[in-house]
Amino acid sequence: MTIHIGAEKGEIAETVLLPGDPYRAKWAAETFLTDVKLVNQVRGMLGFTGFWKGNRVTIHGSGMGMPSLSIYVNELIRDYGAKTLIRIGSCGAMQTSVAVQDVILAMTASTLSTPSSGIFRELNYAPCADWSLLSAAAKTAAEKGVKTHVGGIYSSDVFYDERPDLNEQMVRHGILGVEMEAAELYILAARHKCRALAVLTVSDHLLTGEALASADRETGFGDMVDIALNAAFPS
Ligand SMILES: O=P(O)(O)O[C@H]1O[C@H](CO)[C@@H](O)[C@H]1O
Ligand SMILES: O=c1cc[nH]c(=O)[nH]1
Repeated sequence: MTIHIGAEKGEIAETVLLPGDPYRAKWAAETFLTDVKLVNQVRGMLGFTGFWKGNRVTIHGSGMGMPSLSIYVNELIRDYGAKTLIRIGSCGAMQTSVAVQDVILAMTASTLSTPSSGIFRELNYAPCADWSLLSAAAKTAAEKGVKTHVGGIYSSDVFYDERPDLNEQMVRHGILGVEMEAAELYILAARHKCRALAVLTVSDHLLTGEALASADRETGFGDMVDIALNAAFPS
């Protein structure tokens, strides 16, 4: 057990899928895994361990924002030995070529800052995805016929943004979408020699104001989970 995770040693798999929302962790575990066991519920942050096609997987909420994700990912890696960490999140689209319900594979994650910014001091470190996971996810998405974009995203510290000028520059420079966790996940994975990827479903569009209807969310999020599992365990 750690301060924030109630699982016993050995109850967390080496491969962990990380949705921001603990209830998405519950839904994904119940939908995709067999022999599912609830392994954490400290502070209501749900974690489940089960099997996908014979492979042991944990699906654990990260909470919203990089400080929250940092707590869980530090403990998952340092105390439980997690090696492959894949965020399965929602995001807002920032390009007209990206539509609601499309999937984004985050090759890089730009930020203003992360919980790790202090250690980098003047260095603008470029957080990036693990190539083996990214290429396997792109292959699976293509095979499934899911409309998928691979490129840079923005990991923001705020959901209610007050910097339209910054958004304008990101749109201009091809940033595909915005979410709130991937950059710190990539940095922690790099620091601890783990593999990480963020697979994101577009839930809303910053340029058009369009948003995913709740009835459409389950299947859209299902594609994302399937892509993440296939990337972790390519056949
Ligand atoms: O749907 P999740 O995975 O929580 O991701 C996105 O949704 C939350 C904001 O509503 C932030 O955590 C953001 O990154
Ligand atoms: O962080 C997020 C997630 C979804 N949509 C947004 O606009 N921002």
